[in-house]
Amino acid sequence: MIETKAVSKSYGRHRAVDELTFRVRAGQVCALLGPNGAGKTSTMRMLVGLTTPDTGTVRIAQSPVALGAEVLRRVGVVIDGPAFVPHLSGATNLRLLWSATGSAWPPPALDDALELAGLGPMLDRKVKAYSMGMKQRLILAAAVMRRPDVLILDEPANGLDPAEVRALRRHLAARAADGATVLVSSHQLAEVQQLASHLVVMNHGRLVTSGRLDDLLGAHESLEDAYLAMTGGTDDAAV
Ligand SMILES: Nc1ncnc2c1ncn2[C@@H]1O[C@H](COP(=O)(O)OP(=O)(O)OP(=O)(O)O)[C@@H](O)[C@H]1O
Repeated sequence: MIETKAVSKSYGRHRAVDELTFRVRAGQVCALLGPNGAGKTSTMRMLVGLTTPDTGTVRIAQSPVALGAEVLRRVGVVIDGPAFVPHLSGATNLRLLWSATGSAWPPPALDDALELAGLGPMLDRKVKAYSMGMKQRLILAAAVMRRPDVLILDEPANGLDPAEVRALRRHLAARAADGATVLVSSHQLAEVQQLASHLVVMNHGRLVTSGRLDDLLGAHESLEDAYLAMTGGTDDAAV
């Protein structure tokens, strides 16, 4: 389970996250939605210990989160993506990242991760030869190869082609069905509508609403309609 309680974070005088409280339970795929600058990435960075909240608490599986916390070994993260070494192959980069865990190669879910990435022979090519989508596939492989039971993914479908978006959706649905807790930020609302069981919607750092996707859709035909109604119809947080 992922849990924030009254979490706030300011950068200078700007309050990026403001008294945010929400929960994602095991078995849920929860989409974190909000306009540009709403505070989604800031929230996710606090969830994985990359940023310390000014006030409030962040817990994963009941354990407080801080950089290096034991509980983070159970978490697969996509935020900004790991810094790959460009002149090494994708496969060698995965080995390097895994070596930082101190565990023996191979990681427990390497086969699943490579299947999800679908890089085939490109895995043995240098990362500097990768397209943006290929790098994103490698980022996903790195996040899931440890078979995490919590996944925190900031815009994981960025740059992916439709086949890979579908593969990612199926992967996340299967992991949630196995009891994983999944939190995904995205602006691709048609995709979110197919992917998510639950939503957390923020704007100006604050919680707008949270709950089951079906309940929040209400009478709206699409998540896009529901979302624009919830957030005031304009993506105005950044202006
Ligand atoms: N390191 C930082 N220093 C100063 N301001 C920051 C920093 N990180 C984020 N902010 C500000 O905090 C606010 C929230 O940013 P954040 O990246 O969390 O939004 P977001 O919802 O992820 O946006 P997007 O959808 O554009 O990715 C923005 O106003 C942003 O400019």
